[in-house]
Amino acid sequence: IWLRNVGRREKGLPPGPPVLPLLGNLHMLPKAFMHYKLTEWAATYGGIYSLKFGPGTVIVLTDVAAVKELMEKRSANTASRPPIHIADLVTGGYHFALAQYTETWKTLRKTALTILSPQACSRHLPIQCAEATQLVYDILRSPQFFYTHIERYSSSVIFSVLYGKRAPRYDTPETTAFFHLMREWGDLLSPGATPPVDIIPILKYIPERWAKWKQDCTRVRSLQRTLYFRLLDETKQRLCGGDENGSFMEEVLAKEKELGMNWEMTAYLGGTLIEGAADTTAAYAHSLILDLVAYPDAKRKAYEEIDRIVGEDRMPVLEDLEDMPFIRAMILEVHRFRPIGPLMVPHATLAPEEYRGFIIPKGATIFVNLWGIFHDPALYENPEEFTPERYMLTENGAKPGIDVSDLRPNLAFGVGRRSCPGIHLAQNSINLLTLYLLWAFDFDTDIDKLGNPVKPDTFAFKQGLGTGPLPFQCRIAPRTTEKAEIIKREYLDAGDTFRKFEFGLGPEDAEFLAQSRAECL
Ligand code: HEM
Repeated sequence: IWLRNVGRREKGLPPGPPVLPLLGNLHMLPKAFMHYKLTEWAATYGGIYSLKFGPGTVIVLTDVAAVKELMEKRSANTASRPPIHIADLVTGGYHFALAQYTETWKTLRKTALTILSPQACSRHLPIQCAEATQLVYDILRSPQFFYTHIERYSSSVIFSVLYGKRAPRYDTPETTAFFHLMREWGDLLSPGATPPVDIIPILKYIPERWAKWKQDCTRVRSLQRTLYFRLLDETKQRLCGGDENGSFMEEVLAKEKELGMNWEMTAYLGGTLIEGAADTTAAYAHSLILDLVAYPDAKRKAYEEIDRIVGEDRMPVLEDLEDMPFIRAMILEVHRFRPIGPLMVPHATLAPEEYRGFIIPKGATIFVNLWGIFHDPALYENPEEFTPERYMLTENGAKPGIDVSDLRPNLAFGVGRRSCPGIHLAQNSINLLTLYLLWAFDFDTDIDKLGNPVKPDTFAFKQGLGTGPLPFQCRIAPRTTEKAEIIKREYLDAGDTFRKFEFGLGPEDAEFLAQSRAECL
């Protein structure tokens, strides 16, 4: 009798596409880029509709008023995550971006918010500036590797801020280990990589020797624990030796008991924050460059503004942004045009909710369809165009004259109790990278063998919950020779800031630093 009802849309649920017995809508879902399909359905079924994933219910929100009401005002009830057995198997429930609404999540979140406050993040600005300086210097030396130079920047910043230990090269062992584990972890979490254990729970009990996916989980678990525990252990040893350098994890270790943390939780807090920070920050910078190449008009306006405010004789500083309305608008447009989390991270309800006459059951998964909101022609003029000016016309970038009081400017960072705790750290990196890259380089379309410009593909993005441009080619050159000289000088000066983050480096890293600094003299 129970099976007969599996897949059916229960009475009271919001409408949605027709279902099949047992499967519900599962057979209609694409394996990749689900946000395009969910946006297409929003045009037919409205800003709030439902899907059936076997016995489970999924609610898709593409209506900003519904997002505000359900995800912000009723956040206490929508702050959980759907159960992901694979994540629990790998992380033991300690991955706080994926954890359900448990006491462990509350403790991890409270600790993260303590260390990631705006004041605490401002203490880390010097290392972010120094790392951004190395980034522009790296690009100056080898522009063809700009994509990985940016990945090095984002991982090195978060390693420095969390553990007080930087990664001068993309091949620094910690960076290599991190990107290797992220690839394996990402593969494991991608749809279809493992049997549907969350829909058919009996599959959990297959013994490991017959279930390759369980062996994969064990391997990823070991990769995570090796890196996250080692980084924390090094921090602890430094703390014990009296060599503190003001990193976040020192603070957590010093107050572990008071914060209600234990060793494993602290290690995973660090790990989750590296995971949350590294790919997202890099994806923003990759997107920015892609947009500059694809939309030369916007690029020219940004150059005109930065040249007028900063000029030729110095590198930009964060405060310059206050006088740059176009570049501020451009940053918001990069998030809108290609959001890094097009469906955010799915939420789940803790108790039934009633909204607009619909029932949203306990345990329902909620997707906030950020892509659909940001590309809604009712909200934005020509949403498929990259037009920073829209954010100069109205605060939220929406069409003038329509009511957008429910549209929050920071929507790209999530909503309610699960919104991004790293927003202040991220914002500082985003602002710095935008200023430094615009000031330093001209980004242009690549040229093919016949000498024709190669139009960049602004849809060639990675699959997954968190996305970002796939590696792409473009031509990058310093905007003037004077600027190239200033970059070298600033890189040498940044050595003072770097010094306290450069302990315990391997011989290859030490040689790289010595050589790259010598080249600036
Ligand atoms: C471009 C930069 C970033 C963007 C666009 C971004 C976006 C997001 C989004 C959309 C969510 C999901 C929110 C929700 O479920 O409602 C999220 C969650 C999260 N982010 Fe970020 N993020 C960025 C940078 C960072 C950084 C720098 C860190 C760490 C320092 C970080 C750590 C996290 C964590 C731990 C969560 C999970 C929070 C929870 O489940 O309670 N993020 N982020």
